[in-house]
Amino acid sequence: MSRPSTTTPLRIGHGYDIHRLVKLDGTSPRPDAAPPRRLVLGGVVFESDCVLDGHSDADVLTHAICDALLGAAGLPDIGHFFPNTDPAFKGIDSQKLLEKTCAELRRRSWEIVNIDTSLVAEKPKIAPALAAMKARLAESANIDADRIGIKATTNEGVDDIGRGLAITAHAVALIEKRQIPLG
Ligand SMILES: Nc1ccn([C@@H]2O[C@H](COP(=O)(O)O)[C@@H](O)[C@H]2O)c(=O)n1
Ligand SMILES: C[C@@]1(CO)OP(=O)(O)OP(=O)(O)OC[C@H]1O
Repeated sequence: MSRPSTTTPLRIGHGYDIHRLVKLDGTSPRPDAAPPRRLVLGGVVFESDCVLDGHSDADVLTHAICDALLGAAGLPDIGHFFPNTDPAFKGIDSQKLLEKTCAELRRRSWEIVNIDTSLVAEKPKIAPALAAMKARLAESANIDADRIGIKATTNEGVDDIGRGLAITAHAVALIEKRQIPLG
């Protein structure tokens, strides 16, 4: 039996995602995947000879954020809302998925307190694009950019991430239930 909460209704969520890096001239390992075009992380396009493979634009960072938000709200994951078998999401800009995710939370009176993330990538170099990524994600989530954290690290050459075969992203999100004023 659930008991009534007397404290501020805060919820934390965690998200994780991984996408393969493929050469721009390479074939995709997924037959259903959209033709790779550009490397997108946090809604920002990076100059690279590799792209991330996926059904959408494969923006691994934005997907991890969506899952953290959905998890915090006790909702099913990104694949439930945007199935990778649905042609409607083929090649889609993941900022649209983040906008839709935030709309799902708003409909349930959840507001974002903050989001923090880590990208694990041998390349590209993320640091020069951090401000642009935060601004783009903040715009999609309709929050101030200072509520979003992004860190990047290499995997020091260890395992397939370290060999540059994939990029992973981790995210946590804190959300708060909007209070309805009494009277
Ligand atoms: N893809 C990346 C990876 C790292 N950085 C920045 O470099 C710093 C050092 O990385 P280590 O893996 O050696 O810890 C890291 O703190 C980031 O600022 C990056 O920009 N892009
Ligand atoms: C983003 C979605 C959209 O169909 O597809 P992918 O780009 O393949 O990404 P993934 O994180 O593997 O799965 C989640 C899907 O919702």
